[in-house]
Amino acid sequence: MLKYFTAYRGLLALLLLCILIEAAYAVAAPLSLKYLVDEAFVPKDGGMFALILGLLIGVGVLSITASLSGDYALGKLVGQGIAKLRLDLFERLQRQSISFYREYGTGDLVARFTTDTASVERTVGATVPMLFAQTLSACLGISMLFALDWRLTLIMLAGASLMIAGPKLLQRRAEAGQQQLKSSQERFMNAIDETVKGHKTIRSLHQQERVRQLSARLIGDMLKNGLRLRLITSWMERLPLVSLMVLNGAMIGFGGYLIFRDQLTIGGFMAFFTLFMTVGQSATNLTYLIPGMIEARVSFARIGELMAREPEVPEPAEPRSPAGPIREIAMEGVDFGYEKGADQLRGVSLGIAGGSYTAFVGASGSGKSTALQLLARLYDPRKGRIAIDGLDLREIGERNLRELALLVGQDTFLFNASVRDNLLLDKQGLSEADLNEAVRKSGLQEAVARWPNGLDTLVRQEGGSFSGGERQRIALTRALLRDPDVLLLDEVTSALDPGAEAAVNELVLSLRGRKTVVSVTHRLSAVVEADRIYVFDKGKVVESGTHEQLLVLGGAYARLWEKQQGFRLSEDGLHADVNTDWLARLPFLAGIDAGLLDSLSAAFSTQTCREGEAIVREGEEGHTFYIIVRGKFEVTKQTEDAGERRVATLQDGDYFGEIALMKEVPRTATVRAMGPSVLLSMRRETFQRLLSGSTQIRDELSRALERRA
Ligand SMILES: Nc1ncnc2c1ncn2[C@@H]1O[C@H](COP(=O)(O)OP(=O)(O)OP(=O)(O)O)[C@@H](O)[C@H]1O
Repeated sequence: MLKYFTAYRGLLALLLLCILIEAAYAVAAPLSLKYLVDEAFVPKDGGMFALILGLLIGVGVLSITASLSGDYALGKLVGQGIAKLRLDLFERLQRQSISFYREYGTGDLVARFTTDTASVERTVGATVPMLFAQTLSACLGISMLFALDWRLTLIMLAGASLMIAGPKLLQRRAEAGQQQLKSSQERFMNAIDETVKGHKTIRSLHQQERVRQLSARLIGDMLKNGLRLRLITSWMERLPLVSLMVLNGAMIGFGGYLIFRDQLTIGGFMAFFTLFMTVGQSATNLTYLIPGMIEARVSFARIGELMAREPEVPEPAEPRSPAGPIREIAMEGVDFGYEKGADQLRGVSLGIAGGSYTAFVGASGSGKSTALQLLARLYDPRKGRIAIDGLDLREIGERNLRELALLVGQDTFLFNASVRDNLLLDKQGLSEADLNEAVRKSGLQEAVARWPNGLDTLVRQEGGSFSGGERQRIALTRALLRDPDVLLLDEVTSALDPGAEAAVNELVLSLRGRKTVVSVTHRLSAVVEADRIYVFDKGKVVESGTHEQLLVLGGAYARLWEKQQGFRLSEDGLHADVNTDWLARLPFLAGIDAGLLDSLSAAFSTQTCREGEAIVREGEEGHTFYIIVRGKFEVTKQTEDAGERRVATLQDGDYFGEIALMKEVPRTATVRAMGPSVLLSMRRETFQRLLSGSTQIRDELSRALERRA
């Protein structure tokens, strides 16, 4: 990393020269005492006095000039070096793959950019030059001391070794202490970052106390680690001072002895003593620099670690690009895992015809989104390859690939700028009409009309001030404006109401022929007209074909389709119902007569919920049964070691809480909406009132439900 500073050779040479002049002056000034006392004062020689004084003033002016020039050279050298280091670090960060951002938290990265680069700046801008200057003046001083009196110098050097040995012994502990303090600071920064980003979830789940306790613990850690480090460094700083005091005493004693025996002149002793103090001061200054050097060493290592990190999805050495319109995108025998040993995709082979509308469907966690992200080359396969018209994605340059294929993911990040800037980003040459057209197509125009400043409305909190549906539409508009050949859509309608969803589905269909669209969805009604559907299960493609072909096949797709059929939902998404055929397929209602099923069907209430809302909470008494009409839910459980852990995901056509229909038992997990959702719910009292006339059915139900429990 020092190369950032040694690259400016001219400035470096000027700096070294200036330091040399200053050090020479620092040694020459005390030495002049010997000549002042022995050659001018004692013999009262005015001419010699004037000469020495003149020389001292001349060298003093030279030293001040050198000091000012040195400061200028150092400021420029460090300023330019650190600016280049920051920029390189930033660029390296931008080249990193997604897994890198999973590994490093925001607080950690921010700390490396702020405290660590500041520490490097301090070290190179102050500590290292001081280290060099002090070492130089100490070495010059020691050679002068030898010239003045070698016996006194030897005694001094023996004592000085104590000054170095003491701090050295503590250095390792200080380094470990510094590392611990930095880690605790990082953990605290990460906690602050999480609190700011997750403030809505924290509030809505009333987790303030838990977060406060966590922060208090982290602050406590910082305090403890800071105190421990302070203690070690204060010992390291005091040890040399103590040694210096002992040395002082020894030198005065032995010096006096030599003067009394006429083996040393008074001027010689005074010069020796003053020079010794200067050398001692330099040595003490050096030991003061040690804690800073240790901190810097840790910071250098932390920055070096980021600089050395190679992106997992590297840019090809000689980027190529597919020629002409896309004919086929192929995944060939692709294996992939997010972590070592994990297999999220296994032997996936599929073909996507250019200009077609292709859908990836399957249960939650089956690998659909992963496959889509590989198509966008956010990750590279562990085995196999992905190719566009035979050209491996790894051979296509990133810029080219992003222009060719664009992923609209589940999370939309918005910059703190106007909506217009968020839509256009670096896209130039688009007219207002182009912008309005894209806004209209993605269904964003209603929201734009509602916002006080239309497209110039400012996005706040990275888009947190907008609804999930608005964010999704902004992401879609962004994609339409960039007009790529391939659109990779990941659940782009999950936060939209049924009316808006139908409009987006129509838009997607209208692109067929002109664009290649690959859409991941768990809602099968959206893929009925797809040219080809790939059904994923546990990381493999288990079926493929058109909707009709897959229904005839009667496999996983057909079962998923059946599960999702039987609901009606109003356009605004506020009223839903379920038909009796669907209810009759529930294992615990099997065999119930049609009349009773009719009554049950009519007794369900529609319930809508927001993203992050917990419908049932682990440990609470349950009294309601739920069917998911639309939406996605995560099921979490508290674990002793890892806190809350996701154990399953539920989606359209899934149901939960059926035990609560028969008896009051604590919920075994928490179920939380992952986006705006619609449920049908039925309370136990309603269910039991409807079944009151059929004791036999109730008993059978009880037994069936107990078996499920
Ligand atoms: N970034 C990640 N790191 C580690 N594991 C992940 C990551 N993203 C997804 N997974 C895991 O990979 C598996 C496949 O996830 P993926 O998102 O591809 O499934 P999916 O079929 O799209 O499901 P969903 O509809 O719930 O998004 C799941 O077990 C998931 O937990």
